[in-house]
Amino acid sequence: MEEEQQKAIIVGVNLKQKHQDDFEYSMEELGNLAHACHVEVVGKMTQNMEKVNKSHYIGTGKVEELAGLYRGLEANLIIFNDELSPSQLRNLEADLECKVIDRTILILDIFEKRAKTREAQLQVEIAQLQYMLPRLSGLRESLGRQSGGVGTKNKGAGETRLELDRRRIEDKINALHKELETLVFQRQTQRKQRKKNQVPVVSLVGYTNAGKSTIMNAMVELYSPSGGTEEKKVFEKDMLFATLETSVRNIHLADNKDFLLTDTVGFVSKLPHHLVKAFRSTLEEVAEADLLVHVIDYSNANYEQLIRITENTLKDIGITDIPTIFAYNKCDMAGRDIPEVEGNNIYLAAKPRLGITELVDMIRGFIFTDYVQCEMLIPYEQGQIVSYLNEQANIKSTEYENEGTRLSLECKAMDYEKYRQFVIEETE
Ligand SMILES: Nc1nc2c(ncn2[C@@H]2O[C@H](COP(=O)(O)OP(=O)(O)OP(=O)(O)O)[C@@H](O)[C@H]2O)c(=O)[nH]1
Repeated sequence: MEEEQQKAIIVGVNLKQKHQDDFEYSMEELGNLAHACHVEVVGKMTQNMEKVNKSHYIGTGKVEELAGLYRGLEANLIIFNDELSPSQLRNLEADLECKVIDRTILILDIFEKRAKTREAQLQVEIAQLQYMLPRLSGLRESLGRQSGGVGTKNKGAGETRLELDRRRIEDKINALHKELETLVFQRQTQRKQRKKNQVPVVSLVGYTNAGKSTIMNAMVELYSPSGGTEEKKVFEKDMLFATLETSVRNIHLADNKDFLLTDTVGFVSKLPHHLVKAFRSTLEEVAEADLLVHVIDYSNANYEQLIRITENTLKDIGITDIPTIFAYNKCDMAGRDIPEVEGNNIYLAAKPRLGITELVDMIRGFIFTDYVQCEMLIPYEQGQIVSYLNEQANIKSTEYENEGTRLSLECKAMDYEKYRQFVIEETE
């Protein structure tokens, strides 16, 4: 059966806030989110208010106006820019006699479509069920209309989910949580191992579609031991939330310095609370990073808002004190000289690979601070230490003397302590 084209009116309440542009942008963003769900936006309605209306989110007079607009534009869907309470949703659907959804459901739908790994799928399903739970009783009478968002694929799933009683949904959430915990545990173990090995972790963060995956692929190509074979590449695509999972890659520099680069879910304003909670384990990767590279789409006219959205999201998930490099990407489309470095900011273009080595040099300056330059004299019978240092340290010269191998090198402070007995001179 051919699906009817969804035509939506988007509705937002502009509360007095510090940055007025943020409201306008959040409406534009809502339109983009709808577009990502193949919904055509045919109209928009906004209202300035001190605080939202408890029963209908917008004022009751506006509800009538909206009903007229909806009929006039022949829309079949109304999307609200915030998460609606169960009663607001119920009242609006009853008064407007049409399908009403909110921003949260829209984002959950996109996440559901994009989730590829079991972990991401579990996280999205938990968030969806938690969103449904308090809305269950009220939604019973409007099940046909609600049907779990705008997605066509998950319609059945939405309906059957809603038919389940509260108890069964809670049981399901618990079962999903259990399964997720095992996966999270595996990841935590890997993270602990990395910590033990003292390999620094650099996390790419930023608004969705900023170019994080492209930067990761460019670095892997240039600096990965395998040279960026296809299987090492992460998914880069011009769409919202192309990446929902965390990928980790090893970046190996010529002087035997290594770091781990992680790419994770992109941000958008007003990320649903349940989703943030469900994705906590994914976001933990970011929380434990030694350095963040905040990637910004500099070709987007609203890039300043996008920076704020990412910063607010980081704050919401409790990340406030990790050193950060600001990588202004897509400069090839913004007519700016590249690459250029100004303090903690770099202007680059990852797609045509302009500025990647400069970015890596900046990263270097932040994370490889715990290094020592020295000379070591290692007896010939301890040849395995020389091999180890050849792999792990930056060897500047090697000489063979009567007493053993003399290395002039730069090594991790940890290795310096370990082999202190062989140090004959600290050069810096
Ligand atoms: N012109 C231009 N396009 C770029 C550049 N960097 C990335 N892109 C394009 O921007 C789009 C998004 O890039 P991704 O790397 O997938 O973005 P992301 O930040 O990982 O996106 P999410 O997974 O949604 O968080 C892709 O179509 C890229 O080819 C750039 O420097 N210049």
